[in-house]
Amino acid sequence: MAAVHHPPNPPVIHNFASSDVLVENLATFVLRAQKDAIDKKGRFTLAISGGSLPKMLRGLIGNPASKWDKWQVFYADERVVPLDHPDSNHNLCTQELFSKVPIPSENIHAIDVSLLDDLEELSDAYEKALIGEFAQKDAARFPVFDLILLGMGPDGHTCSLFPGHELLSEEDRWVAYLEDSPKPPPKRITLTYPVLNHAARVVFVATGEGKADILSQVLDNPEAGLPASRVKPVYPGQVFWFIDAAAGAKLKETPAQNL
Ligand SMILES: O=C1O[C@H](COP(=O)(O)O)[C@@H](O)[C@H](O)[C@H]1O
Repeated sequence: MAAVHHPPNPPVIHNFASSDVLVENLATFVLRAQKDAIDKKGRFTLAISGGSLPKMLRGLIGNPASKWDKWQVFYADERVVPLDHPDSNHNLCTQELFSKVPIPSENIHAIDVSLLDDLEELSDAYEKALIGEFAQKDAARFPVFDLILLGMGPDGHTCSLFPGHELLSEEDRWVAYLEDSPKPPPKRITLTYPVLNHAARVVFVATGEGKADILSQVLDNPEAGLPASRVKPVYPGQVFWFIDAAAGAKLKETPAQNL
């Protein structure tokens, strides 16, 4: 019998009155995903971004429902700078979240640029770390993250996947590198679309009026193919947008959908 191809689910948009309300609801959402994953498999696999996102996870700090020892955290992208550099996504996530919660350090899979100079070797090494977590345990062609947390830049980029870049058409590799990021720093490592689009859940977080124009382009005109619009996990995977009123101000429809 021929396989039935189900089209990707349309994005679910949660539009909150303020970023503080968003923070609270995002923590609830992450903890529900955590429970679901741990109940099913005993672990919670997560990929996390830098930029404005880590601060939005502050609702998890001090939350007794977080089972930190069950988290396996990877980076959705990383800038090729030392891990203690102000531009490092790992450094930012550590400052905003990981230094404030009891997560075992071995559960955080940093991309340590001090170990390898060559970017191809560095991305290969990260892909191997992912294979160690996913392919050996789940026998998967592509990893199925329980949750991927993404931001979106004012040009519509997400991870280190930028408009018009050749990496937008990567179909095979799990991890890729670039040396020509239009946003500094130029050298970066990023998860690819095959990984984003096999996740169980992908959450974009966009807040503030600075994101209003690009959010309306990404959500109201997905055919334009901006990087964030291309995140469409295969069924039954689901994309969620967590936005505040300021970011959602230019959307054609602004659903006030709470959790
Ligand atoms: O360079 C990056 O930018 C994006 C978006 O950042 P934001 O500050 O506009 O939220 C971020 O998601 C990514 O991890 C980072 O490397």
